[in-house]
Amino acid sequence: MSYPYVLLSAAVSLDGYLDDTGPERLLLSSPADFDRVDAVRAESDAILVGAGTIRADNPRLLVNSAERRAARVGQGMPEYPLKVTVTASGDLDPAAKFWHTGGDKLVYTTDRGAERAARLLGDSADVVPLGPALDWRVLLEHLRVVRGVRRLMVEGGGTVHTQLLQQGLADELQLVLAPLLVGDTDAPRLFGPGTYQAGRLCLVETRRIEDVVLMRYEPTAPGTGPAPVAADRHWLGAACALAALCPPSGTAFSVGAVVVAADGTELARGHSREGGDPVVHAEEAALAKVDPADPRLAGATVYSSLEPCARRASRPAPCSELILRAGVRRVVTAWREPDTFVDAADGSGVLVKGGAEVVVLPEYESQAKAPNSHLVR
Ligand SMILES: NC(=O)C1=CN([C@@H]2O[C@H](COP(=O)(O)OP(=O)(O)OC[C@H]3O[C@@H](n4cnc5c(N)ncnc54)[C@H](OP(=O)(O)O)[C@@H]3O)[C@@H](O)[C@H]2O)C=CC1
Ligand SMILES: Nc1c(N[C@@H]2O[C@H](COP(=O)(O)O)[C@@H](O)[C@H]2O)[nH]c(=O)[nH]c1=O
Repeated sequence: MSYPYVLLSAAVSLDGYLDDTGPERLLLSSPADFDRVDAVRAESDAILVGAGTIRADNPRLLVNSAERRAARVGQGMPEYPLKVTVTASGDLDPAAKFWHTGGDKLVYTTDRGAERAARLLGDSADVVPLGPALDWRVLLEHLRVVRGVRRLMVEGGGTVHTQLLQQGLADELQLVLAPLLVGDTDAPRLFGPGTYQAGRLCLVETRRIEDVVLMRYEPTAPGTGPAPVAADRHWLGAACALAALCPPSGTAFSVGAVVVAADGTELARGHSREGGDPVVHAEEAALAKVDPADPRLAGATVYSSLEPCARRASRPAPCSELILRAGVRRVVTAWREPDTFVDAADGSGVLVKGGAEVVVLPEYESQAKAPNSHLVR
């Protein structure tokens, strides 16, 4: 499964609304913040809004700066990002500015919605039906694989933002808090009711921009099954970065590991040969820092740049066993162990036999291999 990096972008009032109920779009961003949004658009391969936002705002969703457009072209990108919308009804106004400005247009819809959308839009857009219902994972994979979108900016509205965050598909949230109050319960909110990650998101930046504040967050809670969520990629990336910190060795792999509780709290991290121990493994080093009685271990995920080992000579128990003994039942890894040191090592098999879920994210394999390039092809 390969998805674009998904960035949710929105501005809200102090009382948490995306808009008021008046006919005009409520400007929550300040002029400098709209320019920042323009820069984020310019860095994106595609911009997505829900059909509700097209109906309510009649947006153009352009890169307004000529310099930024020229820079895109200079980098071999189209002048404007691809514009994408989603609809179940297919009820799209062919006169909306969305269709008549900027770059290519793409509509994801259901089998039923496709007929209406195609009839209304004619040649203005590519209409892609995704079956009886729209599955966001299928949509994201289509965008990445068929349309080559690596970076997707989602500009709302609340219905779309809510689904992407609840389904663990948002890599980042860029939220602007504007110093005004809407005070009307009929106005649209950014996030609706439903189930979100249990714990706190990770605040990665705050920035004052004139009278608004930009907050950038990353979701942190691991997935709960075989389907990876954006936070799984975030933590596996952290494990791969740790692998690069290992003291070099010609006789052992360099591996990084992070143990993360179900609510997204980092419990521990470690890397190979940490603390001067020439044989300690990353998962072993990380788990040694967690109290074995910590009840959060049962719901935790271990992220390891390399599949946990199945057998070892230098210690009585391999890491796959240590993970099972710790009570952890989910492991996310980038790279299955090659035969370099141990023939047919199958740590994943040990884990699965012990009742754990193993998720492999091959898109991180090259990053996990990089500090081991002298050991493997
Ligand atoms: N302040 C800000 O930063 C922003 C504010 N806004 C505001 O948000 C409001 C619009 O938000 P909202 O009404 O939530 O609209 P959305 O833009 O989220 O669009 C919702 C529509 O998208 C389609 N859709 C969403 N999910 C699916 C799905 N899973 N399958 C198929 N179709 C889907 C449906 O279209 P259909 O009905 O055609 O089936 C649905 O009605 C406006 O007032 C706008 O001004 C919007 C963006 C940013
Ligand atoms: N109101 C609001 C936003 N609204 C978003 O901007 C879109 C319109 O952009 P454009 O076509 O360039 O006019 C609109 O449809 C919605 O997605 N965004 C923000 O960053 N801040 C704001 O205050």
